[in-house]
Amino acid sequence: MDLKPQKRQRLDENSPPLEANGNETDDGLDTDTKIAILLSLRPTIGTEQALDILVSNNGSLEESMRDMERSGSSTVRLPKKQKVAITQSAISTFIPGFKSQQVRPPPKGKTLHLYTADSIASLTPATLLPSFLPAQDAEDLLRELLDEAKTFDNPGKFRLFERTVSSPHTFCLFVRDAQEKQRAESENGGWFYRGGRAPEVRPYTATMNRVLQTLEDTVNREIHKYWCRKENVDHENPEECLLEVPGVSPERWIANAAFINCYDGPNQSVGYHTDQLTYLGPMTTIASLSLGVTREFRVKRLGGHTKEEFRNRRMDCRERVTDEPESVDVGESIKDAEDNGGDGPIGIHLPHNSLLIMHGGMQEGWKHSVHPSSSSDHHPISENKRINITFRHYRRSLAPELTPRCKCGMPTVLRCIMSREKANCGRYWWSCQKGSHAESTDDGCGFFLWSNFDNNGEPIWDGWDGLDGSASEAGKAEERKVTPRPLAAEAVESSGST
Ligand SMILES: O=C(O)CCC(=O)C(=O)O
Ligand SMILES: [Fe+2]
Repeated sequence: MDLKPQKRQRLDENSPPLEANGNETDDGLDTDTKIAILLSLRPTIGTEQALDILVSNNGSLEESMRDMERSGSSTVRLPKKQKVAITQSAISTFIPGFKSQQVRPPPKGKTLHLYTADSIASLTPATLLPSFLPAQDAEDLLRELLDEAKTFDNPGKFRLFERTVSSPHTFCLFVRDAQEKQRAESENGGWFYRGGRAPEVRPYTATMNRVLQTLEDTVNREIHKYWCRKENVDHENPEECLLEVPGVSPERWIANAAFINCYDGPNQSVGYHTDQLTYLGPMTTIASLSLGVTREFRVKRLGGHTKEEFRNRRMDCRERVTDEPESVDVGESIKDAEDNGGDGPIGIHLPHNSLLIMHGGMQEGWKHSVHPSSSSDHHPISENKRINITFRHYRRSLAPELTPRCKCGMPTVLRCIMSREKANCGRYWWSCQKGSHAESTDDGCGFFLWSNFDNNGEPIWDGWDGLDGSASEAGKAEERKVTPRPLAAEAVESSGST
């Protein structure tokens, strides 16, 4: 049966709320929430149609769900008189045309499910571009990568500093050119990721190379749009347009490395984590292309700071302070920040051929995961598999042979202090990576070195004479005793525009 609208009603400030029909399962739910629930059952119906269904059922959510089930618009079976589980809130608040309520973050503990580019842009530092590639390119890429994925590795879990993150899916690192591949395989230069040397590095496939130009052009344009919007600048207007957004590299973003993930079935997943910044530097952009079945990507804001605070504070990292390292409480940074009142999670539903651009600050201020599920859609090519490519810009200035080594002789990891309570929130530092290896039994040598960056996100090494990468030099730096210095209010104020 086709779902034909029977009665139309728009929501705006003046609309009375739709009346529930006295059914007790709908108690206390506003119209936005009901629409969000209907959309979660069948995202393809769209907001307007969800509203029509609700209106034609006198506002009853339960009747609307039954209606959808009868008409085949929902794959969800609703047992008689079952209480409706509410895991969402007001999605339509964030959809253009529904301006009845303010944009508000999800309540703590409840997941807010987002399906539209506008709602994602309102609530997260990410941009979603649906139907990104020409359909044939997306299909070729999916087929090619499903083939590659047959021989991917499965580490099962990795350590994110003090925590073990469960990662039941397979993945592999790909790089754009032969020089990068050679570097990755060289004894001195191998890339470390998630606590270990990347076991295998493969070159980009033919279709990856074919779509690269489009990808890079789009991502650079979207980076510019995103930061212009944040700075209240009209990005279309060349007079007003910022040539350089403070704190964000004006250099072109290039996709010279990519992790490709394969999720074989709906219960494969990756736990909450932030992506390691070691080769990317601060405020990096990561572009994530999804192929195959739709999966839910969950993000959660850490409680530590606003994005502006991050951007401002990192500018102060240029000056490395040299006193007591013991007083820098960085060990629990992510955990503290989480416990310190981050908002509830946001579920972003990523269909085939959608590009999610995670903008600068997201890796510092938000965690992300791919949520396990008991079922998924069926994709005509990949069946129940999902392929994901996270394209990254590896900075040449942060190549493994250029960054500090710790006393263990290992390349160090770039970390960011995320704890709200800490005076140094938003500052970066180099750390021994032993503690971030899933199998490691010791916490490493405790290496600590503030990391300083210029406006373009390029490292400033002055004052540190260990660029030869020797353990002793790094050790010397550590012995100099580093103390956090509370940031002066003026420094924070002025640092954003230098
Ligand atoms: O599969 C995804 O969408 C995300 C993968 C991811 O988080 C990663 O590669 O770091
Ligand atoms: Fe990630």
